[in-house]
Amino acid sequence: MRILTVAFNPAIDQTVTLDRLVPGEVHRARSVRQNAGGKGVNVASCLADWGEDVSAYGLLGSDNAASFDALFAVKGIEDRFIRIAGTTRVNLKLVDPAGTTDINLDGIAVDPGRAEMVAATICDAAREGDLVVLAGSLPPGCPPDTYAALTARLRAIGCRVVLDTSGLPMKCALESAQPPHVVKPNRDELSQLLARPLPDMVALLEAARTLRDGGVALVVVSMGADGALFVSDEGALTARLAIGEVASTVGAGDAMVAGITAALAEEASLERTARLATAFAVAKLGMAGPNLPALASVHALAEEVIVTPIETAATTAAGETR
Ligand SMILES: Nc1ncnc2c1ncn2[C@@H]1O[C@H](COP(=O)(O)OP(=O)(O)OP(=O)(O)O)[C@@H](O)[C@H]1O
Ligand SMILES: O=P(O)(O)OC[C@@]1(O)O[C@H](CO)[C@@H](O)[C@@H]1O
Repeated sequence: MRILTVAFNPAIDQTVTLDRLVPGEVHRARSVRQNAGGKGVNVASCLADWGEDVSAYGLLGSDNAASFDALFAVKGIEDRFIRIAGTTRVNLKLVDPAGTTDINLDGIAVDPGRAEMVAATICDAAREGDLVVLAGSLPPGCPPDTYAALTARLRAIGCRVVLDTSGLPMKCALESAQPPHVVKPNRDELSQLLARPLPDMVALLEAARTLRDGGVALVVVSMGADGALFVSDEGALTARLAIGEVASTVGAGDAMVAGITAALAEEASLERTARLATAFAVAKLGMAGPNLPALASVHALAEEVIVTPIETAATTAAGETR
């Protein structure tokens, strides 16, 4: 089984650490770092750390591709990106003790023909049984049904598709007759998608089941420090793990998507999927950039994850399994 990742709109993440972010004030940065990123690239990077064979597809600006070239070389990721004229966006991540403020740019404008070139390259390479991760926003000019159309083509080939995006591109994919196998919205994205507030676990579960009724096999709703909700035909459960020191929250969701994909690759149960996904996410929180620590510590974290069947979670914490 092979894993293909797709990033139509990658980014270089510039992380600036401040003593305290105050709007309208002049700040002196405490530190600054840059890394190749964007959701699809982050997922590829974590999966490569886990030891998977990964081929990464998408569009890259040819003016500043060096950090991507270096990442792919170091991690042994097959580079199938199409280089286009221009500069890949630089997204700003402002970190202070209160959290991370993201300033994400639009990305290089492309015409639909470019998006189709990427889709054709992927569909040409994809084989029955492959796992394909589509992640991140679409750049300006890319039609909003790009993921929906690509998912339908990949499903026709016999691939399972994991989709992590938001807004209209996610809506199109979910409304399609051929929806993705897995989606991982975070709580806010799911609420926006369904245009209703999701104040508690009952509402979240109902929302996740709505997506399942539309044909998605596994719905994962990530909830930051509160963990994540996993819903499939095996049932529903929550998974969480407390973390001591957070190095960077950027890409925790992407590491979770990588963990879900690693679990799909081993045909894991819902509980094992929740353990791996949460372990990947929490392991990444301890690292700067889209990286996993030594695999032994990810395995150890997976054992530590607190998994709670949802019937129990909705009423009492007494049924926690460990
Ligand atoms: N502070 C935290 N403590 C423990 N676990 C966390 C924390 N923050 C994130 N996680 C883990 O990471 C997972 C993904 O985080 P989150 O819900 O913030 O994803 P996201 O919004 O998609 O993030 P991003 O867009 O930055 O990748 C959570 O479901 C949880 O398992
Ligand atoms: O603008 P998008 O594509 O929605 O998100 C882009 C982004 O915030 O996602 C990753 C974290 O998940 C970062 O590497 C990157 O900057």
